[in-house]
Amino acid sequence: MNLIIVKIGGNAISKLNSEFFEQLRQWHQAGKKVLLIHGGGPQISQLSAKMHIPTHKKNGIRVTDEQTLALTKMVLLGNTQPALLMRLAHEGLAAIGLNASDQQMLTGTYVDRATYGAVGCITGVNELALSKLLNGQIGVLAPLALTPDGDWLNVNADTAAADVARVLKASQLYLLTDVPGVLKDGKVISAMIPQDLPHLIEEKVITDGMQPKLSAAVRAVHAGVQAVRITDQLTHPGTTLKMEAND
Ligand SMILES: Nc1ncnc2c1ncn2[C@@H]1O[C@H](COP(=O)(O)OP(=O)(O)O)[C@@H](O)[C@H]1O
Ligand SMILES: CC(=O)N[C@@H](CCC(=O)OP(=O)(O)O)C(=O)O
Repeated sequence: MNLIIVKIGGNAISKLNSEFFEQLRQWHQAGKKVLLIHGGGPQISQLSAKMHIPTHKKNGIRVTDEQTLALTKMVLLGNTQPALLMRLAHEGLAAIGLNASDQQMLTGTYVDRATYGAVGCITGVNELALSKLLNGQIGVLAPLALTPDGDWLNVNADTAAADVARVLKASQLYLLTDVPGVLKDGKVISAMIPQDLPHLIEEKVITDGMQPKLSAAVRAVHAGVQAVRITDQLTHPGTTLKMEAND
């Protein structure tokens, strides 16, 4: 699908500027399909703290018990997604909010139930329905999936964006975050190939949330996504991951 996917981390939502919306407008006018996948991790943690529900993360992944799952759905579908949709409307961009329960949009499976609880990865996307819905409007999709048995799963938003990009063979994937790219010695690494990742992890240059983000990005380029860009603004160069350095 001639599709551009942009993942917006929970931290990045409130920092979206006019250049971001202008870029969306240009893609839209050029006839490109655009899908935004939003996070909401910091917002989920904030509400958990307010409600005295402890947050447990393992390898950057939220351990999701029944109570945390209910709260995660509340925040993503009741807070972060409408906030983003309202912002798009304010900027005059036609958009539609989507989640796994709309026409079986995202199907998933448990990652490791004993370790993480209701955490999943995406195994299927209703491509036909999504393709139709993305005609003339920008899609805004939450990182939640449903198992074939109807269990909700919490999916890391980077993983969700990369999985959807992989399944739909999106041309470009942008992972917007709170840093200007992958940093080494305080400088942005402008270009990366998958083979660079293991030693950067080993040298502890890449840690925390950047690690699952890059692993997801590597899976996406292996599956045919032409380029994954990690940046703080759509208009900033950031770090571009491709299969080949000279590509
Ligand atoms: N080499 C690195 N370059 C940039 N950020 C890194 C690096 N290693 C670890 N990080 C951390 O990864 C974070 C981004 O990942 P994450 O917090 O999961 O973002 P988001 O919530 O936007 O998905 C950065 O804020 C930074 O703290
Ligand atoms: C399983 C898992 O960890 N899910 C994430 C989903 C939201 C997310 O990834 O949001 P950010 O991109 O803002 O971090 C979470 O519960 O925080």
